[in-house]
Amino acid sequence: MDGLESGRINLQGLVQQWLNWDKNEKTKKEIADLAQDLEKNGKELEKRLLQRMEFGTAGLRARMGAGNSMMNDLTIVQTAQGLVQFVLKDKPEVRQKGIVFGFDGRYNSDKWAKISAAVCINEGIPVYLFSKTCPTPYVPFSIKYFGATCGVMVTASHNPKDDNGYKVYWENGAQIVSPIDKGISQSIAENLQPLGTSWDISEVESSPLCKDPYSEAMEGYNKALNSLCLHRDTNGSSTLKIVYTAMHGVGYPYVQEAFKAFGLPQPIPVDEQVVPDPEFPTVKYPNPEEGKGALLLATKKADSVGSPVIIANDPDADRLAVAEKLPNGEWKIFSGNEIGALLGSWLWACFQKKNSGVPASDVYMIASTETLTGFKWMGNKADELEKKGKTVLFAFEEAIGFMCGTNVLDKDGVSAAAVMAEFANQLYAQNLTLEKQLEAIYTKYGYHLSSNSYFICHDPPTISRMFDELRNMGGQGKYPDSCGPYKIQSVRDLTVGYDSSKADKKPVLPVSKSSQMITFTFENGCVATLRTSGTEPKIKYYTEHKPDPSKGLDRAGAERELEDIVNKIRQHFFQPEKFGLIPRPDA
Ligand SMILES: O=P([O-])(O)O[C@H]1O[C@H](COP(=O)(O)O)[C@@H](O)[C@H](O)[C@H]1O
Ligand SMILES: [Mg+2]
Repeated sequence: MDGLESGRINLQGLVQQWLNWDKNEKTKKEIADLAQDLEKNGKELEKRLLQRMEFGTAGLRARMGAGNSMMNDLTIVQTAQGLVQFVLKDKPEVRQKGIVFGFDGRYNSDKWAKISAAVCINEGIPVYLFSKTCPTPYVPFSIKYFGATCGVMVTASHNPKDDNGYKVYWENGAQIVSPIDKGISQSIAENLQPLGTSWDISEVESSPLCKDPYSEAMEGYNKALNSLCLHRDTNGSSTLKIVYTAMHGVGYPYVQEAFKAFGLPQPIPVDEQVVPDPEFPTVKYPNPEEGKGALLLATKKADSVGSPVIIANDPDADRLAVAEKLPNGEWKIFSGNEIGALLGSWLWACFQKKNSGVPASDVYMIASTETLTGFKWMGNKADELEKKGKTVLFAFEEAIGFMCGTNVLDKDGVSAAAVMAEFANQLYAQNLTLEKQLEAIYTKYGYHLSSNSYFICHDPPTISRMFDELRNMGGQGKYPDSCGPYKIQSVRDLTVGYDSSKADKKPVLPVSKSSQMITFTFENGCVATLRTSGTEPKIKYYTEHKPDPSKGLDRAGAERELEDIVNKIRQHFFQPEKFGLIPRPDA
């Protein structure tokens, strides 16, 4: 029997298994229809059935549809069964402590949180199942607050409306990393056969094992916010108008409560975008990271009410975007790195005021250059430091993720919104602005310029070819030693575990074979990283360049040089025409 033939039999077996197992008529029909014409749809069926979703940067995340590689009722039943069996073995105390389940406003999120809860209840495990949509950070908060064993948030954050996802948090309140994620995946593979009882969600909420954590979590969360609020005395008399958008997601009622907890006047909502809507009707991408397009309605609203500051959450309210009206009337949308610098310096200044005796060496801020990409790494790093008695003030990443304090061991757009509002208030009361404050930070610490973007590619083998070519661009088995006229000093490849700058050629950060990530350090000091996204079909790049006046490079010169380097990287390293990569669309 040739490979093709055996592949087909395998595929037919998988189709049959799907049809036997799936109880959702819609997704079952999807596979049945495709299977009508195996010649025509073989490739599509292989894509859907041969592979399962894997835990990436932020849990499972995929398109909703029929098949093992997609988010649907059956894969959720299987995931929950695997998770529950793993937890029962690894943490038998879960029978007393329970599991937290939250969900966003996307299609199916509510149902999939309930299916997961049903799988727990059937095993006698108590659940804290939110009765309403909640921000992602409420799940990690609730795990610690109620002393639960773990938690799940059903969300695909800011992804396109056809996607959904499953974020898993462990008992420390941080997202799972290896080896737990591997253990859960293994357990899912061992518990694929859906139990008849796993599909029935009719009695979940009336079960004595099911508790709605909504009110208590809300109260506990806002009490805990106290530790981040410094100016309640003056917040109430603030005259600064702040416009807020939830990007059709879950954030608004929670941000309102957080502002109350800070004693701040309420933000002015972008009415069309503050109620959860799975269609995300007013934006092309519900991603405040995409800049002007995503914030169009917010800037309109702010212009009409005379507000100089906009605060935005992504749809699951773990990210924060900030924009400010410049004196020339244009809106500046701050990058994640800029917001990171602003919030970091603010939290540090506040901390010093409150804790004059604590040595700076015991106080930490975390950025994703010290860990692999993803808040799951930073959340666990923060936990590790706290367990050593250190204070973790702040963690942030370029992708507009901010963790102020450690009430939540993940990025939290709700607390960050309140902290940012208090901070902006203080600045405006002194006739300052966020932009002016950022300039002051640059003057003190030096300019850090960056230019980040991505290409879209839907075909993982093409992405592998692109990266492999890059690994051999300087000759067989050799990385390139330049990009256009720019000489490369060192290369770090975290996919294969190589760092030319280290004596033993081993990188300090862990190797992650399942994702691509190469960092080039140029002789002129510019650093560029190319990596595959773990949540979207994107190849991202990040660059940073610092002007060095001693080398005659002022800010404008460094800006020009960075732009040129980025163009060369796009052209020579990505080779978009050759690999059919799609440039970032206009938002
Ligand atoms: O999407 P969210 O808000 O859940 O955020 C998640 O995905 C982001 C993008 O990851 P990637 O570059 O691999 O796509 C990460 O930066 C973030 O830490 C993670 O929590
Ligand atoms: Mg998010």
